[in-house]
Amino acid sequence: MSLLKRRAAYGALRASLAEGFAARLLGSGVNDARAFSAPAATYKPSDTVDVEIVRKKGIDLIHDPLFNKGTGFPVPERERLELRGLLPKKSLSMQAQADRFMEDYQLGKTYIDPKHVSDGGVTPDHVRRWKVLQELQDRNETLFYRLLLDNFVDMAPIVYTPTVGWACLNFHKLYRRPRGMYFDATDKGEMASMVWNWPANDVDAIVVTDGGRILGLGDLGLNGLGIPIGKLDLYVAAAGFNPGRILPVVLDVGTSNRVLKDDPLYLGLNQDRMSGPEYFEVMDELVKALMGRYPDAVLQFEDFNMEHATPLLDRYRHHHLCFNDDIQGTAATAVAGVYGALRVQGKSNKELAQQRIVLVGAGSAGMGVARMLALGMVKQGLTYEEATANFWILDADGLITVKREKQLSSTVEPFARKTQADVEGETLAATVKRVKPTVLIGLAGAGKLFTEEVLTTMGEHNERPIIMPMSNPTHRMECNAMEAQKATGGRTIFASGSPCNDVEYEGRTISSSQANNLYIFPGLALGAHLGATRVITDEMLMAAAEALGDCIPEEDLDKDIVYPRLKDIRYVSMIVAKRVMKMAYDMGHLHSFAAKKALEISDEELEAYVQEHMWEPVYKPLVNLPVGVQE
Ligand SMILES: NC(=O)C1=CN([C@@H]2O[C@H](COP(=O)(O)OP(=O)(O)OC[C@H]3O[C@@H](n4cnc5c(N)ncnc54)[C@H](O)[C@@H]3O)[C@@H](O)[C@H]2O)C=CC1
Ligand SMILES: CC(=O)C(=O)O
Ligand SMILES: [Mg+2]
Repeated sequence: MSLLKRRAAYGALRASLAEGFAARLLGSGVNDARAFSAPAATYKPSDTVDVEIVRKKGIDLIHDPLFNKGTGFPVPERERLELRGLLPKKSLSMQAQADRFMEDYQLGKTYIDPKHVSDGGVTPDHVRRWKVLQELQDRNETLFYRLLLDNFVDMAPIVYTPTVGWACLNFHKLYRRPRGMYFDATDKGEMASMVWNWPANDVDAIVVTDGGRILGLGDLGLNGLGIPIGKLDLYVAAAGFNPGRILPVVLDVGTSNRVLKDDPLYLGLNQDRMSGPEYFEVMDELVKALMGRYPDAVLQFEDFNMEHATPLLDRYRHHHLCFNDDIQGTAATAVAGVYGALRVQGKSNKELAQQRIVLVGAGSAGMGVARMLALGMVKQGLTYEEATANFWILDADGLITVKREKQLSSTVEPFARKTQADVEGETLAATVKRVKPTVLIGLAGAGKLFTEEVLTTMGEHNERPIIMPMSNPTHRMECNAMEAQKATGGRTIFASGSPCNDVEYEGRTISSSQANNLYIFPGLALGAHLGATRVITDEMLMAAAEALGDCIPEEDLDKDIVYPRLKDIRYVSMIVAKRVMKMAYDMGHLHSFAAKKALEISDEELEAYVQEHMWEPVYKPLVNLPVGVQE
């Protein structure tokens, strides 16, 4: 094929991908018609493409999953990159490779013994799919992300919750190849040099955990690295971060998990989890090392335990481009979901101020959600004190009141109940009976706390109860969709942390939504990165929440769906990123000259700017011939 023909064909390939993208969005019939038709109007696929710089050749190239195309290397690359004889001669198109993979993925040829899937609420088939996908990611990331993006609804529960929970529990047994960076407390004094061992000179996003509280599975120590890996998979698929410019990190500070410590295969430090000033010193050193080498990267803190999550956020958020996903991403997600549920009830955002909210789980996620919902109420006209009076928060010791003997943390304290009627330590069932909440949220990670009694009471006092069991993974959720619908006669507006199927109830199909921070963190990070915002403020988070709420199509609200469809996740991330940048601009935090310029031209220009910066999972030419398609 001639060079010109190749250029045209590559342009056509990109255009058809863009068309597919736009068609999917248009097909979603979102209420904001202008926003949703924008990609078709503004997407400008170029008819040439930059050659990707790759220094490897031959077998080293085949073994590099970032550049490997497997049987997809076209002839000129095989010739110029010393690949001849190392691969079967026939070149397959990416589509043919994808079809072949999907056969394996769907047919299930790999047998998984059910007794190896004993925890985490996942099935043997989830695990099989996880293994097949993992193997693909280890050999060909472009194809992996193409498939993840094109099959997001099916594959997100595999690379993310619930299956990622199982992968973390078993991380030490599954470990085959390194992914991400491993630091531990004994590396003190060395971290700034260690970080230079990472091969990429540019990193746009880092997700770090210390494994302290992995989903609702507790302290998993080094095994927690599975979560930053899963989150960053979504950064790429959902928001178009470049997979060569992301970095998952674990800081191993020991673990309180005896089962892991006693397991000879466990790969982490065999010591108790650190705490106190020593802990913060190690963490400071890691953050300094990471930010020292990658000062422009967005740093996401993930799955820290209650003792450290908020103090770490408070320590860095004013000086670094960082956020805590469990506190802030979850909060923005919950606000969007409640706004969505109000719209399902035919109400406006203003009615947020009238809600009575019972929230179980006074940890990082729960208190982040409570605070942001309260800030939402302030936006609707209440004082912060009036807003906090609309909440009843429970933890493992029951309802939290000012009479609590244990000292309350600064995040919980404003929400402690003050009135005579509120009994310290009251049970959830009793609180729900007495308070008659309109919204019930679960973020305790303790399993079935929304009992039949609790759910039935919600149904008795509300025409359309809003019930959000947001804990993860599946078996740690406070209830499932069927339980909620059965107990309330199919009237619940339902959203859960891990995915739940729609419910068939008395001849009707009742929708279930997923209330998970995956709707926020990719777009939030993308907006912060592209806008070079240097910090992430409450206002930017609120803008993200409102953007997410605005992405729900009217026709989906009619079906009780309170979050956008996951198949539209790239579009949702683009809108969230745009709104985050606009808020950053208003507040003087938008430091990218190019983003500012686009924003000042028009909304459409800003959308196009975001979209053009999203990495696409297509094979880029590796030699100086545009070869996006096969001969
Ligand atoms: N859907 C989503 O997007 C997100 C969900 N989560 C989930 O939220 C859960 C909690 O996460 P964090 O707040 O970070 O944990 P955390 O450890 O900081 O807080 C847990 C809270 O739950 C309370 N709790 C524990 N057992 C309880 C019981 N039996 N009854 C009442 N309260 C109880 C604890 O006292 C504590 O206040 C986890 O399952 C996590 O997977 C977290 C972030 C995002
Ligand atoms: C979703 C999430 O971040 C969590 O469950 O911790
Ligand atoms: Mg988390």
